[in-house]
Amino acid sequence: MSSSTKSPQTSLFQVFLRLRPPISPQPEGYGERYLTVEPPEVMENTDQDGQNVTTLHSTHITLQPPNDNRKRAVEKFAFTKVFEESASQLDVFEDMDIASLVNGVLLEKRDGLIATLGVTGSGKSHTILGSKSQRGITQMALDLMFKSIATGTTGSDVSTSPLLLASLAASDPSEAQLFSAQTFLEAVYGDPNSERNRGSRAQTPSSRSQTPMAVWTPLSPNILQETQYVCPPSPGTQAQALPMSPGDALHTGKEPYPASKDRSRLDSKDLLRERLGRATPGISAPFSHFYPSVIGSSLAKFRLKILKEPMPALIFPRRHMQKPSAMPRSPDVGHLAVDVDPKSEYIVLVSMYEVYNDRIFDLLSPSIIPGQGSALSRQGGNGQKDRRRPLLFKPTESSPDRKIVAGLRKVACTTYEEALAVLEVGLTERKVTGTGANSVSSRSHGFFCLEVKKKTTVKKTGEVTWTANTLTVADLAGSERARTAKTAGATLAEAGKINESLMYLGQCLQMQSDWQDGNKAGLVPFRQCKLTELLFSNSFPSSNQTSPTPTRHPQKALMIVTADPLGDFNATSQILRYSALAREVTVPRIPSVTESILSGSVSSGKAPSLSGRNSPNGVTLEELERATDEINRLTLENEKLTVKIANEEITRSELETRLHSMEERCLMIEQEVREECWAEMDERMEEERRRWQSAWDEQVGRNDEHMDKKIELVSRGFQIHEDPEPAVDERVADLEFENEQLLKKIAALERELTGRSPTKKSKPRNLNFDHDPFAKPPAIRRESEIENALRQMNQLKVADSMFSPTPAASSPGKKYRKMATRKWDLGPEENI
Ligand SMILES: Nc1ncnc2c1ncn2[C@@H]1O[C@H](COP(=O)(O)OP(=O)(O)OP(=O)(O)O)[C@@H](O)[C@H]1O
Repeated sequence: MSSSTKSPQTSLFQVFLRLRPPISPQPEGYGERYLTVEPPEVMENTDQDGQNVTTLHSTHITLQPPNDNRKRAVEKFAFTKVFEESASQLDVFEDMDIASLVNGVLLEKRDGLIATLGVTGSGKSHTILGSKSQRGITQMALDLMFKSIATGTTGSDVSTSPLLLASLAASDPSEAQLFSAQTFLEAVYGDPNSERNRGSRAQTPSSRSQTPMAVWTPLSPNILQETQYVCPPSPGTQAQALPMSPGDALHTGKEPYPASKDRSRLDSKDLLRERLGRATPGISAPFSHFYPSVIGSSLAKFRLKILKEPMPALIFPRRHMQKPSAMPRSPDVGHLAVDVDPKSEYIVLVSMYEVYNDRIFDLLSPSIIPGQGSALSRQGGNGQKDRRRPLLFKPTESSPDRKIVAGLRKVACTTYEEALAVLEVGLTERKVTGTGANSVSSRSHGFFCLEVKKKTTVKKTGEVTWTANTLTVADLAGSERARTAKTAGATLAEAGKINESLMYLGQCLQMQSDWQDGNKAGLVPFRQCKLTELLFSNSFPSSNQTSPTPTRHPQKALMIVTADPLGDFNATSQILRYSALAREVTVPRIPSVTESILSGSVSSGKAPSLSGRNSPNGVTLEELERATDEINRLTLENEKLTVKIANEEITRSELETRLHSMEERCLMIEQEVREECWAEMDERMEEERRRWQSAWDEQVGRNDEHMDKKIELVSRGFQIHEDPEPAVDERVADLEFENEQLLKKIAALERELTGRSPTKKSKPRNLNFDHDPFAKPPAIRRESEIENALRQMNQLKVADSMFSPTPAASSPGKKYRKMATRKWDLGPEENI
């Protein structure tokens, strides 16, 4: 098996294994110990001064499968170092050489990454965040960082004045929102009398992440959000909101209050006056001395603008402060120190985020806004909707060669206590829940970023530059089996996402393990999920780097694999398989038949006679030797096949796990697709409904309009138009014309009458009435004939309207009365 002491340059992660001591009460599934630590090996290393150092460390473990019916092989794994159950938090911190990571961040322009990996409940959070009585790696690294900065630098104390924040914001490539720790913490803990925030991980008695709290003077919450400085964007940066706290005045160099005045006794009006006083055009006055010396000429272009509106960005559910005595101070790292650049000034920015369901959320932004629900409902992912917006992990304009989480909140801390308090705020926002395997189980991968900004000033020009390097500590959620963890619903879905991301992480680590085995280097498939992207993206030299001397080194990364030697064998062996730097499979040697025979003969003192040609059973010695050789060959072959079967068995179980997680993924995708389809269908239905509604409304409107028009037309038709009285001549001409027509019709009627009575042939009558159109015809003799004629004429009166000349036929411009026939009807009969 290849050694685990491969140089860090060729491996993405140095991998350490930490074994968890048994805890009581023991969860279900506990059995016999299956993990053995191999005796320590002598390791040759070089220390910081280049001297060869020999250390004695365990690096290998053996996994003995439990005695069940499945014949599984014994596996041996190699790690950079193995920490046994007795290892303390300080042992882990020192032996992992976290100090060198801190040194890289402070001095070497190298990012550091510490991540944990393990089955749920195996001690990841305990190692990273500590417990009520013990500090974790994060707190110890922070302590070491602040102590080294404080003792290693001779420059003046860097404090978080608004202008300093403006300067930091201008140089920050991550589109972050910057706050001073004072402002941020006052917004969170400002009201000490508020109701205790229950349900948070850090404050529940069962919490293992009870990080210590800082002490500061509480202020009225109202005053906290009154003032905000806006720094206009410089090319490549975004506008930054720079809140300023009352405490900022303490750091400006010019104390606006008498030194004797106790700030804790200032009332809110004093503080408001202080801020508003600085908000006036004379604002630059107290800070003017900063421009040449501290901030530099490049900052002069920033105009500070006061917004008197309340600042919505810092609305937080109020938290209760813990007593200073609750802070664990051990283990102490005072004996450790790392080098810093004595001429530079440093400031630490703390930011935190979690990867939940493959999305990145800021932990320093509250997921629940006060008055909109309790923090309790966030736990377990069920209940109230998370109001935070997912963030992007991307290269930015000012950082094209390196991916960063954009838009995070970053809190500038000047003391260790401030940083711890900020850490505590983020931990209360992190998603945790109780499962069958762990009472406080992380449901997300937590990332805690300690970004060290180093300021260097060019003496001649006074120009200020900030460089930044980050130590990221990642507390990953543990892999879990639904049966053991007894999860269901949303918690099961979370577990599916966790297992899926860990599977991808496993694939990436497997690639590293293959490199260690000398296999051809393949590409690390780290773009498959957010977790692996975050962990591996900055592990490689940047391909964008145009300069021949790269300014940024690839990150140095350490992985702590935690394991419970008495816990779930299958889950643990799987994690060890893909995280170990090397692996060897052995099959326990079963004594062969020959060996048994021979050993049996030897023990019974009946060894075959070497001198004689025949054995006691009558078999010749040659035959026996040939049989022995054959048996040995077959035994060897058998052993090879057993190893092969064992390997196949491992592959099968891996594939089974992968299949299981794929099935879970399919289910989740199906669920998502179903939800999307429903949402889309709802949307379409709504759209269709709106379309129909608007078409209907339009139709109704059109109908109304049409009806209105009709009514108008009808009402217009009923209007009685009084035609102007025609002139007498015109009237006479009309009447003559009508008379003529009538005479023609009478003649026609008479002809018809005569035609109807073939026996009576009437004589042609004299129809010459020209001289008197109204005179009675003399030819009519009989009464009945006259009556008939009159009746016919009456009929003709009605038909007359049909023959009345059209306006076109008559003189143009002449108007006719619409109801003219009536007039005729009503006329006296003699006029006809
Ligand atoms: N080295 C240790 N010494 C003492 N107690 C430990 C140790 N490691 C873990 N524990 C305890 O075991 C319990 C589970 O540990 P922890 O919560 O750290 O597990 P985890 O791996 O983070 O689980 P999850 O993935 O579900 O969050 C805690 O009560 C913790 O205090």
